[in-house]
Amino acid sequence: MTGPVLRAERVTLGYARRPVVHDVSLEITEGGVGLIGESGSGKTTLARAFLGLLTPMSGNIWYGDQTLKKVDLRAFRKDVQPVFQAEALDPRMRVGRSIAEALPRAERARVGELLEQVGLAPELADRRPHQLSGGQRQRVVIARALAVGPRLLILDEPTSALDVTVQARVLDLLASLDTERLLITHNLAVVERLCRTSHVLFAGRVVESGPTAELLKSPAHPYTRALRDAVPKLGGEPPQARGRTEAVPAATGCPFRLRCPMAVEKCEQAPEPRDLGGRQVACHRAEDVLAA
Ligand SMILES: Nc1ncnc2c1ncn2[C@@H]1O[C@H](COP(=O)(O)OP(=O)(O)OP(=O)(O)O)[C@@H](O)[C@H]1O
Repeated sequence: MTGPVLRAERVTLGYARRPVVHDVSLEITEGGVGLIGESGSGKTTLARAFLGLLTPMSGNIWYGDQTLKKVDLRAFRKDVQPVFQAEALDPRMRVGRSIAEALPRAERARVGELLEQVGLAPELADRRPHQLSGGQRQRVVIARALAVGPRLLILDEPTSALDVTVQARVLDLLASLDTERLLITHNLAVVERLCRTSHVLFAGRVVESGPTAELLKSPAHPYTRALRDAVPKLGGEPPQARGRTEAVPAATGCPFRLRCPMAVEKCEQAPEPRDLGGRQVACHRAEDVLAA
């Protein structure tokens, strides 16, 4: 297979016919792809669609040159693996067995090798999840995902339950793997470390996409800027509250306009995404944001 492993083409997703992700197009390219956004912005919903667990209301998810509706699911499940929260490990099962269950029968002896690959001693295979630290449990989850030799990992907040130093070590591990990755997080430091490209979601819409380093250095959408500025800095000033703080997106026009400190009358018309020096931005005032 050449080209991106997975690609969303104008995908709208929802629950009980109520759309929560609107008309999203993005592909999972090399170097890691991040999906950033606050709680409820639709990140997990999009990840579920990429895993084939949620069928689009409209649009398609492409796996190579086939849509997920037509795909050979066995090959797909081997190629695309989720990395879920460590809490989802079966608490009664020894972790070695959890990993072995993901392996083909003839390869079950590889449990120790997989544990070593994620930086754990093979002897830990006999422990149950509660006998491991949070960071060790997360490594077990990663070992389990790697068992089938996937091309792509879909990681949903893989380190959010870990303390900062453990988080850094798990991020190092993820960065050292040569699998492609789609990473969902509200933590900008995590995408900065693991994703060459990022997409910022607000209320189910991609508002800005582009190289992660550029997005964080000079955001072109006021929402990306608000996310970046909200990162608390140790010993620094608390983040400034900018604009209003309604949680609910505007029903018409730009969805961010009720919270946007730069909103003008024009924002009552929904902005189309446009190319701005290699990134896509859905904001009428992107040039002003960049200049600010
Ligand atoms: N099973 C469901 N049934 C109905 N609505 C749902 C369901 N799952 C999610 N939603 C709604 O879809 C929207 C997007 O949720 P989603 O979980 O994708 O957001 P998220 O960005 O991953 O948030 P978080 O960071 O809190 O996990 C939210 O409004 C949520 O309430």
